Amino acid sequence: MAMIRQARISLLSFCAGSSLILFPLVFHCLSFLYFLWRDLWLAVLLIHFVAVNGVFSAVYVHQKDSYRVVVRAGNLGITFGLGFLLSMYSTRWSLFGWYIMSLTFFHWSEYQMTAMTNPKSLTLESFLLDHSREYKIAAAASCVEFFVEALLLPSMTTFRYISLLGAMMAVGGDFLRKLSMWTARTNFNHYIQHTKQDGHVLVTWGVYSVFRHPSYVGWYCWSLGTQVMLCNPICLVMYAVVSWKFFSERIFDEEICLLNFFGEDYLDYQRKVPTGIPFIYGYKQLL
Ligand SMILES: C[S@@+](CC[C@H](N)C(=O)[O-])C[C@H]1O[C@@H](n2cnc3c(N)ncnc32)[C@H](O)[C@@H]1O
Repeated sequence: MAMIRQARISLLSFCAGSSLILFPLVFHCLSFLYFLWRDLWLAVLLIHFVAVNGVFSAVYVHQKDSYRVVVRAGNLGITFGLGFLLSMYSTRWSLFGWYIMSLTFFHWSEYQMTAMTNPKSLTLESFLLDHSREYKIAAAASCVEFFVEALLLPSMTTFRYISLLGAMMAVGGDFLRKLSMWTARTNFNHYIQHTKQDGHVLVTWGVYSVFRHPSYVGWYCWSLGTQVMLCNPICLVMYAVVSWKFFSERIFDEEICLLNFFGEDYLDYQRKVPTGIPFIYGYKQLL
């Protein structure tokens, strides 16, 4: 019950934060207020930031766990909203706006989906914000490459069809990942389980009947999609190689545990269903 509450709090904070996407519309409809947006947009954004953080912090300050969720979800929402405004109002930096939206939505929805499908495993780490040092370096590298190219070779950021393809890959990949979490529910965990929990069953239906590792396929597709979207050739190659290696090792380790848990049933599943990531075959038992 408490965790369903966390799902509600996270949803509410993200929506409150991202509500700034409505500002231009509101100011446009109330045209006598339009000057506020036109001339004072930075002040309006700052007031919104202080209001969202201030109001929620005041309400939840005595509930440490909820407060921490509010701060993360609220600020991910605000950043998502800023990404949206950037994508709408700047021609030069619009792709970066798309990227910010895709990144913030990915992290917030990891928490949200965990809260909805496997609340027992929910912690602040479910936002995956403190993932790994390599993940942060990769994110920073993609920003650096984008800005260097946008400033030195601006024509590189004008391939609209390539960016659209990347956006579709990112949205599709994220959708597949969340669909996998929804399908596997309590059997899905952000960390590889080394001991079998009570009630852990082998999931072979839905997207798991198409790929053995659909959430990794989704994540891989999402991460490459963000680089295609930004028209970042160097990071695209880097992400493709490094993520492939990461998922190859992770799937190998995960399948050793799954074979221990489910034995013959997992062997049978391996025979019928591919991992989903090209040239990754998982753990093969030598008979
Ligand atoms: C981050 S989830 C990833 C699940 C899966 N590899 C995927 O890509 O959708 C990792 C956890 O899911 C569990 N898991 C993976 N495949 C599973 C399956 N087919 N049925 C049940 N649990 C599974 C593993 O035990 C592990 O603890």
